[in-house]
Amino acid sequence: MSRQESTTFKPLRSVLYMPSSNERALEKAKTLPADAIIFDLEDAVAPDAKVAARAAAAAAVQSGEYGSRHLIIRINGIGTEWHDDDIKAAAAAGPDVVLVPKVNSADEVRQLVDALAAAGAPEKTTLWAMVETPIGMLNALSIATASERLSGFVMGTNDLVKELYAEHVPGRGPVITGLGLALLAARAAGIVIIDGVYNDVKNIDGFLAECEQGRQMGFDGKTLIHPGQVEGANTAFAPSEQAVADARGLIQAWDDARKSSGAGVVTYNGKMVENLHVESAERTLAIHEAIQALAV
Ligand SMILES: CC(C)(COP(=O)(O)OP(=O)(O)OC[C@H]1O[C@@H](n2cnc3c(N)ncnc32)[C@H](O)[C@@H]1OP(=O)(O)O)[C@@H](O)C(=O)NCCC(=O)NCCSC(=O)C[C@H](O)C(=O)O
Ligand SMILES: [Mg+2]
Repeated sequence: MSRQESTTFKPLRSVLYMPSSNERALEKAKTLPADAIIFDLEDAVAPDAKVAARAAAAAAVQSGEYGSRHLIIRINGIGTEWHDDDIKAAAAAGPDVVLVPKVNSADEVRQLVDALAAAGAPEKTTLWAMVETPIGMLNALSIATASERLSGFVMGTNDLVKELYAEHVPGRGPVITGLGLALLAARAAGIVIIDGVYNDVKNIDGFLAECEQGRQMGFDGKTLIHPGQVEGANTAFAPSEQAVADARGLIQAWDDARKSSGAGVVTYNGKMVENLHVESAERTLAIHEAIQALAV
């Protein structure tokens, strides 16, 4: 059983970044149906606002005002002047996750895990790594398996595009190899993996197409930068009504066939069904049920 499956399944369809220096955004996030919130201390925060943003993120996490949303603090990267104080403040605040940008190696993961422990982070606080550099992509498997405390990857497609001298284009051809490497590593390690952001906040069609692509590739959800992207991601990364009906039908057809003939392969709606398809259908239903449980 993977690390992801061994814990209670938690929907992470919509993972909204906000600059921790932006008071209105901090307030607004309490009202948004995002599954998770990233209180950002890195790229969205200007250097002269970093210290105040750090305190605001810690206070927000400790406020208890964000309901059941998964709370994540993105600290500044290893080697920056803010990193050490960020990790201490984040550990003391005790969010669900401390997210670290530009993680490049397994050694860095171990260094981060040691720093979290030394700073007294509660056990529930896990580490997520942003994979967003060419070397990070190439080391993705060793990063993903470096520590039990590392429980997720977040794609940084802006940094990756920059590092590759590539361009943002519909379909994301230039970064597909990187996305694929990170996905393979995350699934091999049994950790969560969240897709990168879509920058053009007014282009809803482009955003929805990228959500669809991300779900088809296997991402658990998408990182977002604007409230207007939350509902689209929630819909795109939830099983559709049709998918839920198909999953139930497939499992029923399998059970019926097993009882009547003991067959190891059947058809449902004209398509071959084996045990592995039943497992996928059960996963679909587990995701659906976890999302339904959020609504009560
Ligand atoms: C992109 C924005 C700068 C746009 O801001 P703005 O023009 O102010 O948006 P609106 O006027 O449409 O906002 C409407 C209301 O919504 C609130 N708001 C806006 N954004 C957020 C947010 N992210 N979370 C919560 N609330 C938000 C506004 O305050 C307005 O509220 P109200 O007035 O009360 O109605 C802005 O959206 C923004 O700053 N987004 C986040 C940017 C960010 O965090 N960037 C860093 C992460 S992306 C990254 O680094 C990825 C990775 O590392 C990579 O390499 O790819
Ligand atoms: Mg980045």
